[in-house]
Amino acid sequence: MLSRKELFKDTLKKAAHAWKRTVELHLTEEEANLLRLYIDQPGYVDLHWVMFVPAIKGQGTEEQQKKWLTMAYKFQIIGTYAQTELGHGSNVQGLETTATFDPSTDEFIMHSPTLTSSKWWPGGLGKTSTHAVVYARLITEGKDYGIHGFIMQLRSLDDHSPLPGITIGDIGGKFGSGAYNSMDNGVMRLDHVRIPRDQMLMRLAQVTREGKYVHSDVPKQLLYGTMVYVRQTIVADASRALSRAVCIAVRYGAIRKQFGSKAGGPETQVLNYKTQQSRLFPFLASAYAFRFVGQWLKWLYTDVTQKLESKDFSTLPEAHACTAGLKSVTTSATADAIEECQKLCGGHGYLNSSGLPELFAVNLPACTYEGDNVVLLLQVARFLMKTVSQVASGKQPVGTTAYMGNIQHLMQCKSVVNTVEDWLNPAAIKEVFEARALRMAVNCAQNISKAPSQEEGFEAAVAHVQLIIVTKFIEKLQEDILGHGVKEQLQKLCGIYALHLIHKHLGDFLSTGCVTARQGSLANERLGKLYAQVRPNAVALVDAFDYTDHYLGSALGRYDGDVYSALYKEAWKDPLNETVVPDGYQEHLRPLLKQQLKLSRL
Ligand SMILES: CCCCC/C=C\C/C=C\C/C=C\CCC(=O)SCCNC(=O)CCNC(=O)[C@H](O)C(C)(C)COP(=O)(O)OP(=O)(O)OC[C@H]1O[C@@H](n2cnc3c(N)ncnc32)[C@H](O)[C@@H]1OP(=O)(O)O
Ligand SMILES: Cc1cc2nc3c(=O)[nH]c(=O)nc-3n(C[C@H](O)[C@H](O)[C@H](O)COP(=O)(O)OP(=O)(O)OC[C@H]3O[C@@H](n4cnc5c(N)ncnc54)[C@H](O)[C@@H]3O)c2cc1C
Repeated sequence: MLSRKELFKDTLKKAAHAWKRTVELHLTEEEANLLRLYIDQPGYVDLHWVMFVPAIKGQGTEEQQKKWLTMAYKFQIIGTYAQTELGHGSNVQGLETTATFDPSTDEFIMHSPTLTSSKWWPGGLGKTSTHAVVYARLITEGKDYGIHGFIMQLRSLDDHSPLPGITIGDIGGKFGSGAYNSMDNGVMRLDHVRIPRDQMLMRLAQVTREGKYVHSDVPKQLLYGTMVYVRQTIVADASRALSRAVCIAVRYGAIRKQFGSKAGGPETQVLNYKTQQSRLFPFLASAYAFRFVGQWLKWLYTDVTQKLESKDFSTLPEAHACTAGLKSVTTSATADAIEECQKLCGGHGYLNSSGLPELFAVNLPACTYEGDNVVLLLQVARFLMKTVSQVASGKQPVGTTAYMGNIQHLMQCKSVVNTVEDWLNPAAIKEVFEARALRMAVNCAQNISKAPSQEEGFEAAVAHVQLIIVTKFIEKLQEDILGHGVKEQLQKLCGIYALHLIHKHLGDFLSTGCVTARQGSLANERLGKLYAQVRPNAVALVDAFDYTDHYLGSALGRYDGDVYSALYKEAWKDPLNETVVPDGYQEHLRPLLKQQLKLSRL
């Protein structure tokens, strides 16, 4: 087992190779990110490509972009995104680092005034990054103008030593054995470090040579644009991680046989058990659902970004609500699913050679980084409350809240479902999800004046986001889908995704009057039939993810199904098996055994 220092060095070597190939091959950001996935190390290249570069693109002037991105693309500098502090992460406006303008020298003085203002967590900050976009309170002419972004050099480009006034290091080991422990999430304290005024990212606001603060004509929320960008990428990452876990658990479930043999015949594949199917197939359906909604979200983000170019800020709130909500719902569901997939594989699911513990360790933090999932859903709740009040004043909602414009119908409609078969009707499903989301949002809005309940807002936000995911799955099925029988299988998965949510959140659907108890039990009956129908194609549906054994990294999920010999072979690779008699026997075990043996002969 590599020590953390060895793990770091090994990952740095891989990352440096990836960067070198990125420059040699003139890879685009997209291609560089694919390369990142190949080396599968959420390490150094993430924050440079995924946050440092986008922050400069989104918040820098043309001139600043030209200067800094040229160096960043050639890896002449390596950047990170230094926003979170020891004392504040979720509350960005609570950050304490200061950037005080000094007109006598035309510089900003960057300073960590308190222990809690220490930058804490930024990936790559500890040992790798030479530069960072640092978020700090801009103070000029004695006034605090709130949080702005500044480009800072942290280390010498000659010998990598920290620049004067900068104390910098790694925050120590983290959850999980592999990937994130190879990442040098850092701590940084600034002691009155001076940077030129032109290193303030000045697309959103400027400070003149005289020290005057000038806000440009763009919404101040663009300061958060990098986080919006990353949140939409995280939805795609979640779908990938979930599909990897599901691929492992489905393939293994088809191999693993336990009980059920008759007259000495073969035992039963565990994938044939109804309990295994009811636990696993909703994750299979979710993997497809998250992939489709992630493709849509990428389109939405691109569309909003293009509108921003022409100073059309009208869809910014929608982009924030969708990226925040989908990042929250998909990463929480993915982390829960990966953990359950370990259990679905029995004892072998807990072996590192299964690939599942590492997959869990790398993806659980996604529920927190890029925005705590509860905090982000409360942002969605705020957006919904605002939309409900706009609808009440006659404004027609658009985009993902367009359904709220149908308030008259949705507030009193009854589900048309009367038979098990009716639950296969996408229109019936969509209407039930729209009614649930709208009624929960309206209930929350009506109660907000009484006792603002975060739980109600949170749950209304979950209902709205799940409606988006179901809607995008249904819309995907209205497209031309190549391949015989593929559409039929996807329709079954769409049914499983929607109906398992009705099963899981039946309380919502019943308490808002969207379905009756009988309709709820018809949904469960339909779900059981869908599981049985999907079972014959379950392995084909995970093979369709087309993951190589290398990428899957799992003895349980091998394409050839040769699980037991793979497990056995992997076991002997463990360093503990380098000697037959374990280290420590002579010092610790032998004396005890000998002494006890002697005593027993007295
Ligand atoms: C498999 C391998 C995996 C590897 C990983 C892969 C990819 C991921 C890569 C990297 C991940 C690694 C590291 C992660 C890096 C980080 O974590 S960076 C730090 C992330 N930090 C956060 O996300 C902080 C979360 N907090 C916030 O965003 C804000 O504090 C807040 C919660 C949004 C509150 O902000 P505040 O200014 O107080 O706003 P307020 O709530 O008062 O709202 C004011 C209005 O502004 C609107 N708004 C808020 N945010 C945005 C936004 N982003 N865009 C647009 N608009 C926004 C808000 O809706 C309000 O509007 P009103 O109209 O007034 O209602
Ligand atoms: C692996 C990893 C990598 C990271 N990389 C970076 C990076 O590169 N750059 C960077 O800047 N940051 C980074 N971070 C920091 C990350 O962005 C923050 O941890 C995250 O934004 C959560 O903020 P917090 O830690 O302050 O949590 P807190 O907000 O303190 O959360 C603690 C608890 O309080 C709850 N809570 C907080 N506010 C409210 C509220 N208003 N209502 C209800 N409940 C609330 C939360 O739900 C949570 O349960 C990283 C974190 C991790 C784990």
